[in-house]
Amino acid sequence: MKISIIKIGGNVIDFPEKLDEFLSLFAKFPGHKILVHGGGIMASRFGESLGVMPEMVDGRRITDQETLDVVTMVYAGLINKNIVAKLQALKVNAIGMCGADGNIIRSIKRPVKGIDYGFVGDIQEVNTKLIDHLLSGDLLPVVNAITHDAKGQLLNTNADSIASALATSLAKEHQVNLYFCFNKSGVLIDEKNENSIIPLINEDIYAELRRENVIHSGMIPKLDNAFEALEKGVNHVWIGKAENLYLAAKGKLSGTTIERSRYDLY
Ligand SMILES: Nc1ncnc2c1ncn2[C@@H]1O[C@H](COP(=O)(O)OP(=O)(O)O)[C@@H](O)[C@H]1O
Ligand SMILES: CC(=O)N[C@@H](CCC(=O)OP(=O)(O)O)C(=O)O
Repeated sequence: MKISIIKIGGNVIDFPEKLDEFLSLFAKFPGHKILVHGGGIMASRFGESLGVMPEMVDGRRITDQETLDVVTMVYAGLINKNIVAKLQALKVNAIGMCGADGNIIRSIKRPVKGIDYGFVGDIQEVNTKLIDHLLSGDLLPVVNAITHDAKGQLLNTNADSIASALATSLAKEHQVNLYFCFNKSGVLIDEKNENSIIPLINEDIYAELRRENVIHSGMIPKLDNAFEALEKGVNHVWIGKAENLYLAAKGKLSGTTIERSRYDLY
């Protein structure tokens, strides 16, 4: 099968018109597909309103018990169910899932190495059999950032990591493309200049741009996950603006394409 994994960022989800525009594009996107979402901005806002202050380290959330409750309600509840309802209205038979549903993503609580991230899960296993089954039955999984450890504990996992893990697991048997859609035109040299897109990025360029702090915060997990996906057999990885998803799918120039480092070619 040819499968597209499409991840939508919190900055798009947070604006109802932008989300609607994206979902109508997504609904028309050809072939088998999976939608992955987080909603970090909304979780921070809801948390703050409840007195649970957000704390991020390199784009990843420190997740204590109260934070876990908030992110579960926001990602696996509010956002996931709204997206599913909107897709149903577009005649797409979407099914909302967190990692515990159908044991689709099992993770393990991140061990403390310098930083204690709390209830953050590192992905261990993806139930590709169930995903194959759903896709073959024309169901469209909408997967959020909550995973589980199969011992009853929910865990918070970066949504970019979810997208990458789904892509790499499915790439063992299928041809998989991975699209990270967010609110900027791609990886930018100057974050404030939408025209400063870096069209192609490899690990050498990435290392240099991180040293210079051109790439920081949420872009770090996105790129770490993008390189990992390519290394593990994903066909094509793209980062760009949600409304340019179609251009990317048609191979037209837009956004940033992630390239395997030259050493991998030999
Ligand atoms: N070089 C860069 N180009 C574009 N965005 C960058 C760059 N470095 C850091 N960022 C930040 O990364 C953010 C995207 O990460 P994140 O907020 O996790 O994305 P998402 O919208 O997918 O949730 C951007 O909004 C931007 O603030
Ligand atoms: C562990 C961790 O960082 N989890 C993320 C999950 C949500 C997410 O990734 O949302 P975006 O895609 O909107 O950034 C978080 O709670 O922010």
